[in-house]
Amino acid sequence: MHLSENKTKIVCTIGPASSSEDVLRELILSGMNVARLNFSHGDLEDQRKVIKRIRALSSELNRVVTILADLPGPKMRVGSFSEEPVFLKKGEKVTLTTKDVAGTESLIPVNYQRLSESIDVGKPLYLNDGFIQLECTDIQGDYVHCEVVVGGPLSSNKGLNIPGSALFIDPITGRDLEIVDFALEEGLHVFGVSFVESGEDIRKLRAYAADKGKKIFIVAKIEREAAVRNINEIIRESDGIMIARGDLGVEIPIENVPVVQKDITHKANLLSKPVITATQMLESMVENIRPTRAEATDVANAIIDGTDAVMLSAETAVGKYPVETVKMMVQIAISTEEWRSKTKEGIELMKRALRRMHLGVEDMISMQVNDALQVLEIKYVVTPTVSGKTPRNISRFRPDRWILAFSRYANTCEQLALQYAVYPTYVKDGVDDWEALATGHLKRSGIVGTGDMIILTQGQPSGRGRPGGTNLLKFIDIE
Ligand SMILES: Nc1ncnc2c1ncn2[C@@H]1O[C@H](COP(=O)(O)OP(=O)(O)OP(=O)(O)O)[C@@H](O)[C@H]1O
Ligand SMILES: CC(=O)C(=O)O
Ligand SMILES: [K+]
Ligand SMILES: [Mg+2]
Repeated sequence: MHLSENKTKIVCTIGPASSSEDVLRELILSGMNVARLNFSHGDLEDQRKVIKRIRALSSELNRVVTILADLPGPKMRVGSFSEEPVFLKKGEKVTLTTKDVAGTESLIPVNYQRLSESIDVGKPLYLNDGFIQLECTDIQGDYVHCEVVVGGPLSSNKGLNIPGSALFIDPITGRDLEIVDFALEEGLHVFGVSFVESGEDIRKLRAYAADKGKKIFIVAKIEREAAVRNINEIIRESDGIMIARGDLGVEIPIENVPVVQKDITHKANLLSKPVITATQMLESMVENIRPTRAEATDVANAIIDGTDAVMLSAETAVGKYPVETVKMMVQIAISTEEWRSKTKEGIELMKRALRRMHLGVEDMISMQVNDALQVLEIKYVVTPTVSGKTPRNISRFRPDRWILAFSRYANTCEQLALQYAVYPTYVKDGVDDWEALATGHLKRSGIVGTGDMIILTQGQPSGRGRPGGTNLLKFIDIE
């Protein structure tokens, strides 16, 4: 068993800077738990190779590495430039077109056919996560003329946002479904859904996979205003949440991003759904070996607010220092978690918030485990699990002890790699005595010895003959 020093999970976007076997190996050894493949970039054959490489390394290094397939969704993007980057200058004229042309600094192709209908004269448009701002001055057929309000460098395939506009596109596109087909064939089961608007989008994707006999884990990416508005329903319908601050910071006023992030994190925590905080976390490390103070603080605050995972995007996909960035993230997580362990920040808050909700037996079990961790010298919490629900429920208190989740379902193990403080172990064979299995495993791994205490959660079948959920706690003294 390899229990890292940090319990916050690390998601890395894989791209040209990180898709080689050597870099992938270093990323895994440095602490990457989840590899995000952004299907907006690279072709399927390239992605297939990366999937193979990650799988091979995961088994060679004996580490769970989950692959998150991030679907493109209806993201508007610019096309290709004949020479790049181009530089857009403040005050200059630039035209966007849906025609298939090679881009220049005055004429930029866009992949979105109904551009002219989605924009009005006088309205702002943003390029490259909002770094560049344009204002629409005139619309003529397929040509949208603009003036550059905030200039900067622009390269191929960067995003285009028109905040608040009607888009006429379903959040789950035909292209997304093709990618889902490909991913399911490759055995992937964790999906990121971009530009979600409502719970219906999640239900649709889940039904699509179910029709093919597959049960998938859906991470709803919150990156537009409608998603923030419908957040309760979206959290209920999805398995996890990503706060996709790149697009979100353009689609809603950027000054609202910090509080929206806090609110969503808390709501997802209450329902035990894992949260990934994404984009620009250590952005300056794309170019530099050290992050800014503000970035280090952003990572720490996301952890203190209750994120399960922190994500790297360009830093690992195209940055100069992918491995160093992961190591930096790990160091910030360790320091922040140590502080949390001392201050008990969050545990009381979570208990108080939960008491205001409608609670069940499994909630009470998770509270009692966390109470016991405050009082007794307990080394680990051991949770046999089918769906992952029990370890997730315990994890939401952000304990400073590992939750060792044992499951006979390999997919559950991979899905738990996103969950704070949960270490999943796949159990191949049928089990009739979880206590013997777990204690034997921990002893052989050398992580417990005589006199150590662990907690084991168990599910006793209910009296009515139905399998019960988790309804028992056992305190075990290791002999
Ligand atoms: N597989 C890849 N191949 C080439 N470039 C990539 C790849 N993955 C990511 N990138 C680059 O890294 C940058 C940051 O990655 P990120 O995944 O945040 O993409 P994005 O285009 O901003 O869109 P999204 O909103 O889908 O995240 C992108 O702008 C892109 O240039
Ligand atoms: C990750 C992502 O899609 C975003 O930040 O917009
Ligand atoms: K995407
Ligand atoms: Mg996005």
